[in-house]
Amino acid sequence: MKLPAAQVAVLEAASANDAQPMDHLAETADLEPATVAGAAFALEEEGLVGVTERVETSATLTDEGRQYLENGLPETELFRVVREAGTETDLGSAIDAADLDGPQVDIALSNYARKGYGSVESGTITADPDADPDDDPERRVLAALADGESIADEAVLDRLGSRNLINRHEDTYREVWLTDDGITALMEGVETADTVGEVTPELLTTGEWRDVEFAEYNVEADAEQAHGGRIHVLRRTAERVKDVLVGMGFEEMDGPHVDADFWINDCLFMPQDHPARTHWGRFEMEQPTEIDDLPADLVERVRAAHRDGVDDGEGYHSPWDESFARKLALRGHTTSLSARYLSGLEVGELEPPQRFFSVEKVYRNDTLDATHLLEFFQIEGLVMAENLSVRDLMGTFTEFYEQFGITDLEFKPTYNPYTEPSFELFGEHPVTGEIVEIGNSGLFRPEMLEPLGVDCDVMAWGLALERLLMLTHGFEDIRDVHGTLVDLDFLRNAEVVY
Ligand SMILES: N[C@@H](Cc1ccccc1)C(=O)O
Repeated sequence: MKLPAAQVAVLEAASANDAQPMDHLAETADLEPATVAGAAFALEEEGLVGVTERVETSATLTDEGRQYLENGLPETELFRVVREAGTETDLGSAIDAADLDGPQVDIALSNYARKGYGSVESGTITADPDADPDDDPERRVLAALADGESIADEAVLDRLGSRNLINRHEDTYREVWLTDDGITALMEGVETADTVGEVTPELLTTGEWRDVEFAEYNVEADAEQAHGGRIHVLRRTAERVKDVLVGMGFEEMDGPHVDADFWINDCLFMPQDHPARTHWGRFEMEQPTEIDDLPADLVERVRAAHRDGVDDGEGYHSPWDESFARKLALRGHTTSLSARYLSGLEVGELEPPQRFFSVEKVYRNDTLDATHLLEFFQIEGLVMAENLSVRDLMGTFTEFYEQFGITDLEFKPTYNPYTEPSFELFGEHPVTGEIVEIGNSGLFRPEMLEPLGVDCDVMAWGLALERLLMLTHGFEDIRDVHGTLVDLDFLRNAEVVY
């Protein structure tokens, strides 16, 4: 019988009486583990060897687990203190005496009751005289694991895992042994076939490839996983959003991340004393501090709108300071781009109908939490046409979100200084069922449009890309999508949903 070299080596190294681990065979045969795996599976297919798979779970202590093993679990330490004091004592002094602080207090109390060490009621903690902290199953398992013993008690292992006191791993071991057919083949004699595993330039140029025998590939053989680079799912979703909007007839806007307050706020009829314009809401530039050029005639019309209003509007009558309008800051929304485009300064005077969008970063001085980041992607859009209504706005959103499988939009009237009417958009979170805000929209007010020289209707919106991703993927914490805590496996495997 003729077999490829690696298979011959594995066959000769395998034994009929002893199943041997693959890595052991790799050592004996002096081959790469992946080569041995490929050869063993090929031999298995020929019936010459058998391959068995064994999955072994093991567990290692986390830093916290190790610390508790040394110093005692918070709940057992609490129990010892209460026992020393008798059968009951004041909770506060027990916590002090057990030297518990911060999150350890909660950890101690919840496990104390769960394990039947005693109970806590109105500031008094009792200890069950029959409980024995030396016999604590979690403590015993931690100690056994630290000694390298293997543990069969799944319930305790699960509990320790959920307390983050151990990390659990799964390892797959494969063992190979000779079958009767394998023994017969070896006895009859096995020769190495001159098979070629790889096409080389020489084989091609000499034409030798025509005569050689190629080794078969086993595409099912186990191999080490290789991870290539990949575009972040958020970026890919942004690209998908752009495709959808282009498909709906929109053109992309482009503009500066750092911009003058004039474009970010003043053109939007945002009063200069609006809370979002203070340093709490914005990231101001230290260097440079001011924009060089602003169109003087537009500045004048914007000032007049703020001071005295337009049409029947009253304006704010409050002071309007051009030096504030010139201040540079990271944009808090991309509506600055809409203002720039509507002003006619970006791509010339716009004649209706027009549709524009951007999917770009915005920056806000918010407090980080499950639904807020300091920077996020905004899906900005505007439609400029005669006689637009709220129905056009709702219809556009319905059509847009349908492309991502979101069909249960809700609308709520809201207030923006630059739109009237204004609507917030909500969608249902697929996991929690909660109604999540996903965007803000409205029809731009005359106080914004007149100074910009626009005399038809403009409807516009800002939607959060990260929130869209929360709805399509079911994330509950936006920090699961980007930031330092994101799971690498998630990034490797996440797909855009639409
Ligand atoms: N600028 C608003 C979104 C918006 C844009 C255009 C019109 C209405 C609302 C925001 O950031 O929330």
